[in-house]
Amino acid sequence: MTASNPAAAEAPGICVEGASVTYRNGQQALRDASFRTPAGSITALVGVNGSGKSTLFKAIMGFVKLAGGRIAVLGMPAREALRRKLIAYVPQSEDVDWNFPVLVEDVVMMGRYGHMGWMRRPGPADRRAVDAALARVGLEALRTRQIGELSGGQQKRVFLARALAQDARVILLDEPFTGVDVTTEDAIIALLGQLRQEGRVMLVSTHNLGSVPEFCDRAVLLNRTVLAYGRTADVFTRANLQAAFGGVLRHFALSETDERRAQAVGIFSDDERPLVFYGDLATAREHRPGRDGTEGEQ
Ligand SMILES: Nc1ncnc2c1ncn2[C@@H]1O[C@H](COP(=O)(O)OP(=O)(O)OP(=O)(O)O)[C@@H](O)[C@H]1O
Repeated sequence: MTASNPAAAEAPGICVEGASVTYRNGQQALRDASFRTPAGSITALVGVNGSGKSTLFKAIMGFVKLAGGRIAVLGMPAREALRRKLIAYVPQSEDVDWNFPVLVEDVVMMGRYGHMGWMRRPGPADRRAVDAALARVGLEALRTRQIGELSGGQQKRVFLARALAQDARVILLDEPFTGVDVTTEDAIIALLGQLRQEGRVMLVSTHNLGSVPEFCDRAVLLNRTVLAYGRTADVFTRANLQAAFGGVLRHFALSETDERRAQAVGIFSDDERPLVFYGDLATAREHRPGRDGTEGEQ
């Protein structure tokens, strides 16, 4: 597979060049991984379990050291962007200790720490930023609840609010839709769309293949290295997905009486929401034939 248009003329978002990570036990989790995304974009990070998605996030966040290669963010070394609080990480639920007694508004205020002095005493600007962030994710009513008492979807939104309070320009989301109902997923997708309009850069790891063409303008296919990256329409092809997932994906060819259709329709599923192909085109939900009584876009 080859990389499609690497968006050379656009303002830089995330640029990963030949990145390799080896854990202390000798496990090489990433090998010579390269891709780039522009500012004002949402990129899906897609691959099987253990393909290195979380490791890539950790490498961007400086939690693990690169054994080789470089990572630049917004045209500067990732370390510099981290120092300037330009990058935020929305973790997987399993990575958080939900028994820790902390209020929703306190978690969101953590996003302001980098903007405060060493005493970490919040000022009016910090409180305004927290209020605005909670309003944006629709959690004002729950601000004084213990975070452990929230549902999975609400917890995800708290961490997204923390990233917004930080005013991060680059937001890394580690499986934000796991355990989240469709309404909440749609709300998160709508918010990510607004953030893209503001020129922010999102990298979203997900197993919800069916949602990717709907809200991600770019995609990176990972399996210890980058197999393909670029615009979603170019990357999300049957051949690329088959190469990235091998036998892991559930792949159904629908049998219909109409023979032309039977060959044309295929479903790839790695998780809850399947990806549907019509011909060689991976479809977004709103473009599927029949939704609006038309034949849809082919
Ligand atoms: N702290 C660690 N020490 C040693 N090996 C690790 C460590 N963390 C991850 N690995 C290994 O590195 C590889 C990549 O793991 P990683 O968690 O990045 O994958 P992933 O794509 O995020 O997986 P998933 O979809 O299951 O979340 C796996 O083989 C994993 O076992």
